[in-house]
Amino acid sequence: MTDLLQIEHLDYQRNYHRILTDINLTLPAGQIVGLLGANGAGKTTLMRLIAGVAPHFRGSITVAGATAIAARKAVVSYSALLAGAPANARLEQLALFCERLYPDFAFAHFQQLATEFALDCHAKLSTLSKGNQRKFTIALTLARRSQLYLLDEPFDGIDSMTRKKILAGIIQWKPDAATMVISDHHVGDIANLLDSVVIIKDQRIVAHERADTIRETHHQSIEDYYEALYEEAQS
Ligand SMILES: Nc1ncnc2c1ncn2[C@@H]1O[C@H](COP(=O)(O)OP(=O)(O)OP(=O)(O)O)[C@@H](O)[C@H]1O
Repeated sequence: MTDLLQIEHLDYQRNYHRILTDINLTLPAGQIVGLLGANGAGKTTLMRLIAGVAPHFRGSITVAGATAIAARKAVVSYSALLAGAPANARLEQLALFCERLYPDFAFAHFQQLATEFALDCHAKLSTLSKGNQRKFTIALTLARRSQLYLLDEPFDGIDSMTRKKILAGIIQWKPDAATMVISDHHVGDIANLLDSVVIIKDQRIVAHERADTIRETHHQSIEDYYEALYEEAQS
């Protein structure tokens, strides 16, 4: 299996505060990976680093052979793409902006997703509910034909029916060779989708395990495995 993401000896600090320590992680192409951890564990920070949004780290990050920040940005679709977007812009304008910014952005695909999520593309961003903003973010993120998708708590605020619909659709929308990393505090909701989980705690990756192994060898659900491991690491 080809490796898509390789992180070696990654250390990161902000304002003299150590956030990630000696992160080593290899992810193959074509997988759906759960990035799990308590509040403040470092999940968002790790995604920002992989996506090239956070510079000035130690170690190396390679995505599909790309190590330079600009080259990584070209192959990673990260769900924080609405950060700094003008609140009075209409959804369609923002999608057109993304189309200009990202050569791999498929506008027709965005429109399909927006229709699926019942989004009104003529609405202004500021008028969207929290859940609908999340849906818009997911539609923009998945509209890129990228090699690596990073979805940071994508379902926060989305009603359970829509959440199920999106989860069922993710397998269908994800290009086969692409890898998708999803962080979510509701582990049970995404468990069935995952090929593997990466658990992060106290600045470090404390486990990286295949979902099959958790179920068949550890005889645990992903949720139980995660909670047990977290408590174990706590004591
Ligand atoms: N600019 C900053 N300066 C100092 N510390 C920071 C800064 N930004 C984040 N941190 C710290 O980095 C740690 C990791 O934060 P991060 O947002 O990555 O965690 P997370 O796992 O995504 O949390 P959550 O699940 O609550 O979203 C936290 O302890 C946070 O306080």
